[in-house]
Amino acid sequence: MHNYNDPHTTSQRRKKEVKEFDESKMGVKGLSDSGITDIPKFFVHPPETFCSLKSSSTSTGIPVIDLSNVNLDSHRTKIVEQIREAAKTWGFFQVINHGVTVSVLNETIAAIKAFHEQPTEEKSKYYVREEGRGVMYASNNDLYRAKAACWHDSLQVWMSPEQAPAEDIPAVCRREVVKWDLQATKVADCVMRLLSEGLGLEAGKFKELTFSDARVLVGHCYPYCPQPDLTVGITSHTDPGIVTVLLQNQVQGLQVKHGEEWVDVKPLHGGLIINVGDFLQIVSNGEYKSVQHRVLANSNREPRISIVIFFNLCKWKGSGYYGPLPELLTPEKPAIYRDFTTQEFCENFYGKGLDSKSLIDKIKL
Ligand SMILES: O=C(O)CCC(=O)C(=O)O
Ligand SMILES: [Fe+2]
Repeated sequence: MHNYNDPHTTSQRRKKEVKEFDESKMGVKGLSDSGITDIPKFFVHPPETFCSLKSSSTSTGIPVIDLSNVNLDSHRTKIVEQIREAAKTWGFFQVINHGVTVSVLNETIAAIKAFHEQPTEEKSKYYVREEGRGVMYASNNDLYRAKAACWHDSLQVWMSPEQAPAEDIPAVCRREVVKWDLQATKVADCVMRLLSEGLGLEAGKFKELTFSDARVLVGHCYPYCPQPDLTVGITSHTDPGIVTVLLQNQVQGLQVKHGEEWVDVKPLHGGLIINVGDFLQIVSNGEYKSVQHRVLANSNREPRISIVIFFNLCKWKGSGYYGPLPELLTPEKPAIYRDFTTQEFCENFYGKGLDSKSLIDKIKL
């Protein structure tokens, strides 16, 4: 007789189920396509996750910032102020008129969707768990570290400092991934200049600090979930790096924590979402905020697709310590974080699940 309440047996069984799912390489897209009506137990999140699942009733979303004529002095001052305010109070904003055509945005989304919609036999060639470089397709990057799994699969491609070899990038999205990285990096560089100016620093300061030199692109797929009230698309977390550029299709699901509320980030045609990461919160000495965000499990038949590029500090180039920029410190505004090493930053990120504490909490003075 099995004792199903024995915690040892339960955890053994969970481990086995997680491993079987991982080894099947089918991802949640495969589970969803198989027509299951009950999700496997290891996807079920504890009740705490859901006590706050109601979203805000307020109609204001994250700020939308128009980048038209950003290089004209008459516009720039206002845009810098809007970006500074958004990064300070929301940590999230959308940019429009950023210079990337809607057809490029659509092509990128279509290519990532096409990758995820391939049969398991095709996708499984790319299914690996090797973080930190190259190409990795897997379901839940933190599958073995997180307390509960989430309803998404991801294709991750390192773009810089060493770009994954072109032949390792799946052919269905190779051209689009490389093109999107170029376009999104241009937008990120423009936004980083504005963010830098918003702190009273020279526009080129972030570039000089190699803030866009380590980049990883992740193409997420959130397929239809038959029990969207029992799991989430991605668990609440903050992004570790400098900034993230996020492109989403028209299927809603992303939510941002604003005060005590969860605010929906409604798909905005042609818009690109930018958010502040932990590292930028630290170097800005808390001026810019890295805020919690999550994605609800998708209850629509249409998969939700998002493509994020994380702009990170370059661990290969950085040698010394990082911390609040000395230029920003005054007797009235002393450092609120201690310095840390790149190694500490990376260990903290790769050693945990998304649901664990961020580096920020550890280095707070
Ligand atoms: O899919 C999304 O909209 C958000 C993804 C995300 O937050 C992440 O990959 O860090
Ligand atoms: Fe994120």
